[in-house]
Amino acid sequence: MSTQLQQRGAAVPCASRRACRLGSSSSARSSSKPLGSAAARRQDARAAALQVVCSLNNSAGTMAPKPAKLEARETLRLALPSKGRMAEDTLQLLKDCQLSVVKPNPRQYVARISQLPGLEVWFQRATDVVRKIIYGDVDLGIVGLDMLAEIGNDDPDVIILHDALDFGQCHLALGVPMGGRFAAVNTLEELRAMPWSEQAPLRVVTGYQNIARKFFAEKGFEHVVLLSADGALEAAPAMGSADIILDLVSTGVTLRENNLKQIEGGTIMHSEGALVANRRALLERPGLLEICHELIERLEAHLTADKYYSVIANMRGESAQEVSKRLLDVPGLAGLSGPTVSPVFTRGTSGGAEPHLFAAVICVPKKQLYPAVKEIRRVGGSGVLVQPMTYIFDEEPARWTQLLETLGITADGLNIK
Ligand SMILES: Nc1ncnc2c1ncn2[C@@H]1O[C@H](COP(=O)(O)OP(=O)(O)OP(=O)(O)O)[C@@H](O)[C@H]1O
Ligand SMILES: O=P(O)(O)OC[C@H]1O[C@H](OP(=O)(O)OP(=O)(O)O)[C@H](O)[C@@H]1O
Ligand SMILES: [Mg+2]
Repeated sequence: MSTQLQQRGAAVPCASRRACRLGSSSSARSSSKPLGSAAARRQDARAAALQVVCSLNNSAGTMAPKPAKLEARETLRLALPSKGRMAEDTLQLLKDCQLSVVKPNPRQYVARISQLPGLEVWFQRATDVVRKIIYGDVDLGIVGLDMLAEIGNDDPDVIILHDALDFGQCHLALGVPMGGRFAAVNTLEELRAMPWSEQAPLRVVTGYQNIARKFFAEKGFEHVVLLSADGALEAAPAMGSADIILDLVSTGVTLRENNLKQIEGGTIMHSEGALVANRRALLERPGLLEICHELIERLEAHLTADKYYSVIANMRGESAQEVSKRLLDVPGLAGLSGPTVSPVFTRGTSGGAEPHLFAAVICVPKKQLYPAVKEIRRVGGSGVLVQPMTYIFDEEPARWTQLLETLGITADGLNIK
């Protein structure tokens, strides 16, 4: 089934300086020698045409060719989102991992992390974080999976080191009008079955043109026109400038407030913050893998711990064994590997342990805290103390092992022990 995907919308300003430079560099080359006025005008017209083609190509997500080799530089670079919710959440996550980024003023785009002295931090717009990773201008980046899919476009030079940083959770979905001719449309099949034609195509407005093109082609849609817009897409159907939208959805409030609905089969992908890297940089830049190892370790240990509380309770019993068995017999009180049960020393015991009194420590998932406290009391616990957990350093993180496998290398020779 052929799919006619056309693109309309204002010529999008060149999205990547490299692609634009290609256009301008040809015009720069062409204007490098003195030309008569007519010839000069023809040259300028050609350069302008190149710019427009370049811009439109960019809006379609094709990028200028990459440099054959990475630019030589001593420093290692991490790009972070410079604004918006991703920026705040990224800085908070790094701070929670004792990797605070010192950014003295909002207009400063380069910063440092004192715990990682060999790493420069560069602040960029979310879209440019991906572009800079692709071209190797930076070696690592934190960005949303949606942006990675749209701009990265499955580029083999981009490797995901951690795909679940637990912030920026949202999903890309179709937003379809609740009423009018879409009132009875509640599935992707019903949307596709509507009488779309070349004269009256399905008009989709989205900031995710690459993702949209693939999605509608894979789903066998014909006669789809993709329209571009930079934001507030949800207004387009009511305005009459588009039939449906393809955009990020988090709580669903913006869709609902604009009389739009999600439909079965209309979710394209989940998104959340991710740590990504340039493949060639990982293999060629000394010290980068070691920094990745530390980042993955710290992120994994913090993100795991962030799901648990440490719970301490006083328990009376015959012995530590008997107390631990009482806890282990209750589902949800086994903790990560099992309760830690130790004797309690009080003032009245002149240095010995209080007979038959123990302190039990277990890790409890945050979501099950209160039921766990009730269960601990039911089996004789009292004085229950609850503490947040900062890190749980377990064995070597699976994501690190997976990275080495993806790169086809071993950790031999790396300074990570
Ligand atoms: N509603 C949302 N819920 C969760 N994550 C979101 C949401 N909107 C955007 N994001 C994430 O933030 C990234 C950047 O989005 P965007 O460029 O819209 O900036 P922003 O954080 O929304 O700030 P603003 O839109 O105010 O400029 C997106 O790629 C996505 O990963
Ligand atoms: O499902 P919700 O919780 O309502 O969030 C979804 C909205 O969030 C984003 O917009 P944002 O608020 O970032 O404004 P923007 O369109 O200017 O980016 C996105 O573009 C949606 O419009
Ligand atoms: Mg936004």
